[in-house]
Amino acid sequence: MRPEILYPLFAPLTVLPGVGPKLAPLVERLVEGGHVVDLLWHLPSGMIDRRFSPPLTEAPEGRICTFVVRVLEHHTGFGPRSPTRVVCGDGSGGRLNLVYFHLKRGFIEKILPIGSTRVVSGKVEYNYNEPQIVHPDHVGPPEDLESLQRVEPVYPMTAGVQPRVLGKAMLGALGRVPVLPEWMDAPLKARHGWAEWDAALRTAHAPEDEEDLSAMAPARMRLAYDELLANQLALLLVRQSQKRLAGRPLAGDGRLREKVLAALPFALTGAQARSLEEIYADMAEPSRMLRLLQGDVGSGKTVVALLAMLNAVETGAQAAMMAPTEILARQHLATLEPLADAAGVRLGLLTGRDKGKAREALLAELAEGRIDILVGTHALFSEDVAFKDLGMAVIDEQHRFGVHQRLQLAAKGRAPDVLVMTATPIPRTLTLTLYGDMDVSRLDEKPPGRKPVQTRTVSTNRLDEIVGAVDRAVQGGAKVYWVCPLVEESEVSDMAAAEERWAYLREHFGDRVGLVHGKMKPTDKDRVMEAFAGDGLDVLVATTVIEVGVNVPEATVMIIEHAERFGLAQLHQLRGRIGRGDKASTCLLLFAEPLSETARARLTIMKDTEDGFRIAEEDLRLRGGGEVLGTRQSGLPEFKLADLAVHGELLAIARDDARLIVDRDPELQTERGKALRVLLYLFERDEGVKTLRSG
Ligand SMILES: Nc1ncnc2c1ncn2[C@@H]1O[C@H](COP(=O)(O)OP(=O)(O)OP(=O)(O)O)[C@@H](O)[C@H]1O
Repeated sequence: MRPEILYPLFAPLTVLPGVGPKLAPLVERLVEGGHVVDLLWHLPSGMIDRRFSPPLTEAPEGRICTFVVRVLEHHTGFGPRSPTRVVCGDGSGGRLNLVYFHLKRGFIEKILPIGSTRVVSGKVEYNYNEPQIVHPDHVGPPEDLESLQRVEPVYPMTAGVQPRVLGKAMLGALGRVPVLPEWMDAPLKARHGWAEWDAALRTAHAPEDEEDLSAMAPARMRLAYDELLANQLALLLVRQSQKRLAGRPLAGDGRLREKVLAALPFALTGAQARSLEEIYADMAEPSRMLRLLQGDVGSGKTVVALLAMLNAVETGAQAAMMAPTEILARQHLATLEPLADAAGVRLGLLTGRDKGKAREALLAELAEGRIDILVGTHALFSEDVAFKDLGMAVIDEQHRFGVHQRLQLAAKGRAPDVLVMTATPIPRTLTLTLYGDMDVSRLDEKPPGRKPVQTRTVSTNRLDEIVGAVDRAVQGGAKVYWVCPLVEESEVSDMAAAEERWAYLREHFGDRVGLVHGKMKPTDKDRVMEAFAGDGLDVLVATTVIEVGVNVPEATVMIIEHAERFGLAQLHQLRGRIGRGDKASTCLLLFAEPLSETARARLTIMKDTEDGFRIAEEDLRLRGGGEVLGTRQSGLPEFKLADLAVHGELLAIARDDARLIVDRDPELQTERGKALRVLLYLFERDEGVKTLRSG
């Protein structure tokens, strides 16, 4: 249970001044969470500094300044559209024009009477060599000077929320910040000169100069460290609890594997063979396997997973394979079926769609041990799914599942061995944040005979030419993916864009073009995917639902619209859908003009390399951790405070720190241990606490 001391932070946003039931959902969207604490994690991205008060003769262009001036003249415009100009002066002999559009009659006379002294503040511009401020942010009596000369934090905003309202709510939230017990290692804190958590949070919300806004500012570093420590500690605690569940040695006699190897139309690559050795050795150990199989797109993870599962099946145990989407679960099943047939292994499929009698029958077979390998989606986690003897589980792209599910899974068998497959090219630092201390096998070699994908960037303005080129490719027998732009924060508009493009392409390709998007019924999706994999379709218009794992080796052309809007990791995943056979493939990255420098640099990386790890590292360098993780769709955890592009070193320290903690105080019983429990709850890593005996 969440400690009482945190209650004020986990109250709903509506407890804050000015946040009513109407505004709350908007703020919730902005800060990605509905609790006071989520608002507190929303740190300023800028500041307004009104402390600068130069003489008018030295007012710099483009800077916010505050002046004390005397009002000299009013010039009312003639037409309804011409501005009103108020001329002011100060002791330096300089002049300043205050410019207003669309004023109500009498307004100027009221707030800026001629002869009065006024404090004005706003951004200085120059017009005909004279400084001016258009619609000053502030005009008031000289007494205002003192209160004005503070620095105001500026927060990233969203439509519908006024900065002033957010500022007030933030003050309310800061007023609720409790003093928490210190969880940080004292020497570390001293070494960096970090403040207490609450003081750091306050400082982070009250920048005094630009440096305070940097991710390297001490207050922000401390907060980032706290977040990373919570992440690392939770992962280690989960691992500890999983390792505690005694595993069992699984070592098959190889009879099924031999049959499958004989049925494969290819020989294993060196990397596949090596990874399998590692996996078999790990499974043979009495402790549980918790291993990550990391392999770039198209590196052949599926076969490795199958052979690993067969190792368990040979001992009489069952295996499960979990995919993040239904499309993928079905595809895995289709891939495994002929091979399983060759070995006489019985497969089953369970997705959310299976209901009623058929589902009951399947579950009965599973419980009786008449299914050797169950493939499915997260439906496999349902409570009523019981295996006779689950020995091994493969989780494909498990970051789409949470750590919670890993725990649930452990409850399903006698502590089954776990192999997590991921194609996401995650740099080492990120692997740590996702998987903590898992053992890793890497498929760092692609199957032979693959031709590099030719990648080109083309302006969207040349759509007609592109359609022409696609037409020629289709005439030549190619299959084409046409990926539609990602529209921020809205699956509905993704869909609209895809539907529009589909309608457009139908004019050229008739019913040889299909459409697949996330909002379609699973059965319809399957139908379209099958048609594309078979003979039914030449062109497949798709949203990013095809991003992960889809395997149609005959597809050799991919068009990606608005490529500049995608994360590089995501582009890499998408492009990984082609170049999977022995034919040459082409990828066209369409971009809308004008293209920013960074966007151009990013697309250039895509042209230059197909190495997922290099792409990820470059992306991290160019854009920061959040971007490598891609958009929200990627499902990877995004840190609220830590930015891995700059806090990578902190992550390593946090990992070591977490290790020491778990070694010395595995149940978090000491004073510091208790404080660390609070930390875990603060960052909602409750799963870490739940693994403790007194959690
Ligand atoms: N050793 C090999 N030699 C030749 N082809 C192989 C080999 N291993 C796998 N393949 C083929 O390569 C293709 C990609 O394999 P697979 O679908 O397992 O990739 P993956 O690693 O899961 O990639 P992704 O993450 O992109 O889905 C498949 O068509 C598979 O049959």
